[in-house]
Amino acid sequence: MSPKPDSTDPVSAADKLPGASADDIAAAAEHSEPIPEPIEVDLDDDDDEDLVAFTASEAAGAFVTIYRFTWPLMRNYKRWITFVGIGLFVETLFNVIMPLSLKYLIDDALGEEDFHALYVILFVLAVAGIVTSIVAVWYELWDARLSAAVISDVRTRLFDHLQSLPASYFGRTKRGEILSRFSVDMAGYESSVKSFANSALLPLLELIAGIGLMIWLNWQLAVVALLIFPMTLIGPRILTPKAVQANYDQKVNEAAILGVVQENIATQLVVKAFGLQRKALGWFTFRNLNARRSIADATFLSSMVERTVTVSVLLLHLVVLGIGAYLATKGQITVGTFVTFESAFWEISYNIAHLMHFIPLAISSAASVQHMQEMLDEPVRGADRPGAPDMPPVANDITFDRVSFHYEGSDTNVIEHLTLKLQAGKSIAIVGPSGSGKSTLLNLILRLYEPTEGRVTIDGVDARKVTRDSLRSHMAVVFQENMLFNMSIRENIRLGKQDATDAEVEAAARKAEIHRHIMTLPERYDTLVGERGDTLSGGQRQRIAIARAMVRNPSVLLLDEATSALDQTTEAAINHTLLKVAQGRTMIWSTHRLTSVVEMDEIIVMSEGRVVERGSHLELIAGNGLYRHLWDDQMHQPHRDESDEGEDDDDDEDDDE
Ligand SMILES: Nc1ncnc2c1ncn2[C@@H]1O[C@H](COP(=O)(O)OP(=O)(O)OP(=O)(O)O)[C@@H](O)[C@H]1O
Repeated sequence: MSPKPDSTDPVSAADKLPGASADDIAAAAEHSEPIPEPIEVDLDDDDDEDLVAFTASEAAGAFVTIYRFTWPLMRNYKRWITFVGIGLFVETLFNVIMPLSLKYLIDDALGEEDFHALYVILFVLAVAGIVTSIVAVWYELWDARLSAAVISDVRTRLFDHLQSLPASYFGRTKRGEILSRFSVDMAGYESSVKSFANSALLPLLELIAGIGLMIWLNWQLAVVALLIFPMTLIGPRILTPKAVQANYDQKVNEAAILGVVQENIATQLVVKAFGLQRKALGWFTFRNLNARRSIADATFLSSMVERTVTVSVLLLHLVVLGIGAYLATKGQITVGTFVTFESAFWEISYNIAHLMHFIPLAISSAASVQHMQEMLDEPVRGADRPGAPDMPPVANDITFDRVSFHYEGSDTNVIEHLTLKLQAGKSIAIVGPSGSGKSTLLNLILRLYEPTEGRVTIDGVDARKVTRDSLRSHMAVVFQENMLFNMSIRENIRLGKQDATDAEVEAAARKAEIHRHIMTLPERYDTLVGERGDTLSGGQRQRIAIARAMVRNPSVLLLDEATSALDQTTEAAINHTLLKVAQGRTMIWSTHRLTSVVEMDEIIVMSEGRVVERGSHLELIAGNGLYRHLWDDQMHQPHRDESDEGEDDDDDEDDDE
């Protein structure tokens, strides 16, 4: 387990950071109370263990992890890989020719005063230099394209997989955790992919070529140099685990900052209304100071990993220099060989340092890959049964046949041996105390979840035996949070039926009694609704959601607390609309608000996953049971007195219709 940031001591966090501005420290110090836990955005505890398990000697594991994840995608770009490969090969070759030319320059051209040889060598070097520079520009272009394509493919793969995950995944996974795959982890992965060719592959090729050159020049001296080279790894061996831990802490602290910002954006109205800006700045500053400390540690330790290599290489160099000079003075090697050997030795040292620098990046990137892979390993929603037929429009009843259901990770049934028939063409309300299983019932009809026991049949057919898409195509849902997308009103309505004509969109809007209001907007149906429909009132948003449901002309209309968040006047107007649009279809409406359901054909009362009463409003009131109890409770509650901006328009619309 990595040490978690101390969330109770902002002052000490600030004090330990010389140079933190007075404002920063004051803002952090203002908090004598504990800092709220930020929304969790990043890694879970498992990552911690995975990371700590990495050491320098296990860096190869990081490369394998990244390779396994990336190679299947890279296979699509074989031509580009070939281009990059050619470029790297040419550059490596040049880096061998360069030191080698020194040997001939010193031994043959200068030593023998052979000017012809001198010109040839200089000419070869000039041509090689020009060709290599051109090839380098060319392969950098393909490398940039290749890494951008791979990164974009990984993003698509993640998003595509996310679309196929079952509702249960979203039920049990924090939003921040999903988002971190697309932000923090993608950034970690991106950095290693982008620099892989230049910071890992090229140094590795040059290292191999340099070793080959040294052996070719003088194998005895090469053996001495190579035998003492492992000493350069002692520093990284000691420091890499510490650097990895510091990098992990940095990630955790940065994720905490993201969580604070995310929460702050979501709660801006509360922050403004209660004047919490300074407090929020204090929370942020505390997290930011923690991050600052961990960034400093991570940066310092990472550079120390590299620095220990360069320092030990410098010392080793003195040894090689001494032996080489001794051999040259004894005439066992030429001066040219000695100088070239020196040059190759430097080249190798430089490339080892480069690789050492890349390893922490690869380790951190491998952790990101593992985190993304976890999501990709999540099983996708169950496929339709082979040969499952499409569902015809729902003409008859929806039946729950001894259905029990519990959510993943819990043994407690939230629906308990439920046997229930919902009659086709009726308007049916599902009511009951909070947590009694109303929304779960709708989820089972939609096959967002499947019963753990028993079956849900539609027109007598087990809902699991038809294709999921065809089943849902005959249904439409309006949720409490109407989930408008940041696009035009027309496009939002058309999401209900993707091939709907403009006339169908307009007809749906008329049914939802929002057409008149839309026509008063500057861009009419092309008006953008803003993020989550923020430019519209709650009632207007809900009417657009109803239009989106209506455009697909569903046989079954499901409403999940569709009007519970609205004020009473707007709720009454929308209830009226809903009862009109429900005519000729089955409407199943889960709600707390009993005033919404008095006119419904049938009311089903649930408690703890069972049906405890059913009947019309009047029958249930007379029955003196749970419904009567809930009704009396609600009637005694003070009424909210808010007004919906769209209500006048909505009422006008009612009049029109
Ligand atoms: N995704 C989920 N994972 C685990 N448990 C869940 C999940 N969704 C709901 N539950 C649990 O199932 C039970 C029934 O929830 P459900 O949302 O169906 O009740 P409800 O009657 O619609 O409640 P409310 O009126 O408050 O919306 C509750 O105890 C709830 O905590």
